[in-house]
Amino acid sequence: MAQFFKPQKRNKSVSKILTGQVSALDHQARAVVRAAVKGQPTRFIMGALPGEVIQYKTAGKHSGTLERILKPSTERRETPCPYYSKCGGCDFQHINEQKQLAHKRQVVEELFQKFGVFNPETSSLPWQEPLVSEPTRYRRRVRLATRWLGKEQRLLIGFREAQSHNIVAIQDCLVADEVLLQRVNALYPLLNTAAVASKLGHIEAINTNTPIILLRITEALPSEAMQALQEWQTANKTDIWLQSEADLQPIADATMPFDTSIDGDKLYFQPGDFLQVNGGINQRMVQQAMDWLKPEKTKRVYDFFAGIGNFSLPLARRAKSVLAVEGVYRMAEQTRINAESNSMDNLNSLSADLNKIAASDLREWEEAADLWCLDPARPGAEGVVKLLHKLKPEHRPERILYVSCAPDTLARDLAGMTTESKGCNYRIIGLSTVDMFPQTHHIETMVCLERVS
Ligand SMILES: C[S@@+](CC[C@H](N)C(=O)[O-])C[C@H]1O[C@@H](n2cnc3c(N)ncnc32)[C@H](O)[C@@H]1O
Ligand code: SF4
Repeated sequence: MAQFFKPQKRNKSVSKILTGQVSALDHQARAVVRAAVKGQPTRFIMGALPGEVIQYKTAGKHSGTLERILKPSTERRETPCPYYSKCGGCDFQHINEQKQLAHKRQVVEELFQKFGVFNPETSSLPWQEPLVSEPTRYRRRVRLATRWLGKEQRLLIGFREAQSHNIVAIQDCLVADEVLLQRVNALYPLLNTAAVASKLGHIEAINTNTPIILLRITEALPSEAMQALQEWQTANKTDIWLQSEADLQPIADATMPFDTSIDGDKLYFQPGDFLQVNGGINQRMVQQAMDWLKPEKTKRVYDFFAGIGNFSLPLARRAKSVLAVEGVYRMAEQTRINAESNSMDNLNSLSADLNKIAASDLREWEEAADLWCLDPARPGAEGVVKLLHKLKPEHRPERILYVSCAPDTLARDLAGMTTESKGCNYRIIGLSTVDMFPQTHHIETMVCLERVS
């Protein structure tokens, strides 16, 4: 019998304006709101604080947007950035920096408890002082969205609104190095023509040893525009790079930019490579990693999720040998080049997917390493934890340093390493939050583990 397709009736939820009190913040700094109206689900809403009574507009099953604060918290402050209410770049400016850090520490502690990493009734965590950043002007890299408004013949440059494709036009950003927006604003007249702007994707501005502007383009730019960009570059001492689908090149002769490691070594990178956003905090984080991991001249080290060698080079300066493992081939190659250009012969670099890494992949290099450094992206290091379980106990590292940018996956991974019943028995000997992203909900944490048996 013929089957006819019948579209299912959609249960379209209509937005309502409700009132409720915030009971807590979740690990993304969203307010947990239990509605005053019976039968309404708990909702997660950005911008409100515990204890506040708010009016909010429901969205989807469990979300909502803040409409009005009826009873503000005493912890609320005036937000320093004028774009804050619209810009999606920061979401945590409405409390001061100490309270932001206290919240972040509490989130980590709650997640550790939830995943069974520790039990507050029988143990405590060895918290150390957080690494505290400058609250503003800490970003050395920003990514700006662009849109050519054809009718108005005007290019819009700014950050995206939270959960939206709309762009908030900005002249300055309080968390960015002043140089970044200054250079973009100075370049604006050259970009603000239909011939250039209609071919423009996003813009990245970076400042390490020299300012860089990367223009993401969808088509080649006209030759007159290229000429004008080259003249601007010389006059403004700012390197311009163009990135298309297939290519990434400076528009004229440019030296490779570099970051400087704690030992003064140069870590060269291309604008598309991973670079820790907060340069000042990065230096302190790498120093703390060395202090905790203790890479002495007898130790062999694996640096997993190595990027361009931010931890690998300082490790190699101190240890017997280092194997850096990175998923992106280009960056793994950059680590090799960085080792060579800093005259290091004890740092090897391998490109591999650490979700699928097997003990045999590493055996080609060395049987085992004494120390591991892990600095994964947000999905965490589940593959590496699995690898740890597969290794014979005598081949497991004596110490592991885990740098995390996502406390939920950190807690999950630590649970797999600290629980004797799961076959791995490490204990936490150092723990601190790292203020990599002030004014935002993002949580960076460092943990040092030591093998117990
Ligand atoms: C947070 S960054 C850290 C990079 C470097 N440690 C640093 O401090 O600059 C995480 C790195 O992990 C790499 N990565 C992500 N997933 C990976 C995977 N499955 N296998 C290997 N590397 C991966 C990314 O390319 C990125 O370079
Ligand atoms: S990202 Fe910059 S412009 Fe946006 S809210 Fe934060 S400080 Fe303001």
